[in-house]
Amino acid sequence: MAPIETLLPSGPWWLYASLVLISWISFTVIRRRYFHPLSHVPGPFLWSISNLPILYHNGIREGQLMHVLPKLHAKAPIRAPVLLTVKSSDEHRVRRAALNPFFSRRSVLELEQQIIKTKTEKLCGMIIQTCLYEHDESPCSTEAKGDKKGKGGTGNNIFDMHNAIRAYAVDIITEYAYANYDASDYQEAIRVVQLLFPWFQTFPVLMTLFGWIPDWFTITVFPPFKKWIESLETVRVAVTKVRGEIEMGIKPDRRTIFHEMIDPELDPLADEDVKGRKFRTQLSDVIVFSDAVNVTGAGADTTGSTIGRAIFEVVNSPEIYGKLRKELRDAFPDVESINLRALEKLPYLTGVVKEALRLNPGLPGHLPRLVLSPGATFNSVPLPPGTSISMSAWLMHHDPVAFGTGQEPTVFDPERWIPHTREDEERIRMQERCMVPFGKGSRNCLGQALAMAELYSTLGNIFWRFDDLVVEEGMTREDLGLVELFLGYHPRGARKLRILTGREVR
Ligand code: HEM
Repeated sequence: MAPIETLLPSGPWWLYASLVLISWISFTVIRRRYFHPLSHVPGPFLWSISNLPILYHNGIREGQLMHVLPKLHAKAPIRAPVLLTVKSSDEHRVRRAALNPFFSRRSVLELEQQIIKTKTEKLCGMIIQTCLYEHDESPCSTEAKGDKKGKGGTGNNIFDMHNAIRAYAVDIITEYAYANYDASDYQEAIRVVQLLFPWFQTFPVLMTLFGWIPDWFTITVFPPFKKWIESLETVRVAVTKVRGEIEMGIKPDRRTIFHEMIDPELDPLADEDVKGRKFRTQLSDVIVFSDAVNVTGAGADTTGSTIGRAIFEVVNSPEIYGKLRKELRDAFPDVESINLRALEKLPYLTGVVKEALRLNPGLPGHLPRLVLSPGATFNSVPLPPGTSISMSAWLMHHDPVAFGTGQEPTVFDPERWIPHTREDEERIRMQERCMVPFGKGSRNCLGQALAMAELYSTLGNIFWRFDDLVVEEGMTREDLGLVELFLGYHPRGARKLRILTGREVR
């Protein structure tokens, strides 16, 4: 038999390697450009052959894709975002079924007093304690004595609203979901992980490789990961503990998401067994662990940044501030009477909440979906079944057709949700159809009811109590702009929302 070397072509190895690489790239470019099922969709050449522009705008320029897309959409027939939902995979259905009841509106309302109200009180208490300048009637006047400053001053008592509302959201989700958990470092840990998202999206193999790196190595090379890894360990311990307790028949004081996912209770969506009983499919520890981590990650910065935007806009507009306070003061004689059901009925507060969600949706980036059989047509462009498309809530919420009547779509205007005439009612119906901060369909936001409760509770309580909050000088709306790192973050280097407060009016 001839030796193997004689079968290989002669010449330097790199020449052949380069030829193979060039052929592979050419083949991929031609296939993607001319033979891909979506090759007929107009768009720039580079974007049609590779994910690199997405990686460039989101990975290297840190989440700028959502600001580039409107320009591209303006040139191509597909200029508005597409919304299609994907049929749930069986696994998603089972996993979602385990959590759905836990995050239902009923469950959230049941824990209103115990968790949401308590945490909102704590947040307001922190604002009071940190208030900057003294008013005689202010509860913080003893601390502030001798430190009298005017509005817009920059003393030591500026309240760090940015971090406080995120800590508030993490506190609620962890207490709600885990019953007991130290959330102090969680949000910093999550932000670090978010930076990796665009890279994982473009090169999924990196995610697998990342999983193989030992924790000690990751922490040594990049210390900020320490907090993230520690937080994962806490969840891992909780899963093992709850599984052990369930096996021993120990009843918890309050059920957590771990109990919901691990305890094989009856599930109306599950398949029947031979005796006609419907038992939930057992979820593995890995699944329980990753869902618990996801829930916490999904519920922190999303709600935090939306609340932040609302506070900024209200405080910066005397008109909005005045109308909101009047509505709240007319509705509730004292702070104890403030409750979620009544807050949700207030039209002006509802306008504020909707505008915050519209201009600051927690997930502003493009969310991928699979086109279902038999396919779809969008703006006369056919989309074959099985192809992947995406939409961005942020883009949709800035659509001038849906949100351009009266005020510009970029303007925070609670009035656009309040009907005065029949035409207003029509317009608001169209706006509602285009509002997708929580997504739509079977994969929409699991925590919608909790997020809404947090929004109403914080804004209702803060603006009922404080009549002269002021944003720290120098902070602008641009600082609250969004970048797309899967979750919506503010740009690197942006000023954080810090508040100066005077007095609490009881
Ligand atoms: C203002 C606050 C929030 C916004 C704007 C928001 C938005 C979203 C969006 C757009 C999705 C994706 C839906 C889709 O793909 O169509 C999502 C998914 C999800 N959200 Fe939220 N969210 C918020 C708060 C929360 C909170 C407080 C939780 C806590 C439980 C949470 C948990 C989740 C989970 C677990 C998913 C994945 C659902 C699934 O795949 O079945 N979110 N959220």
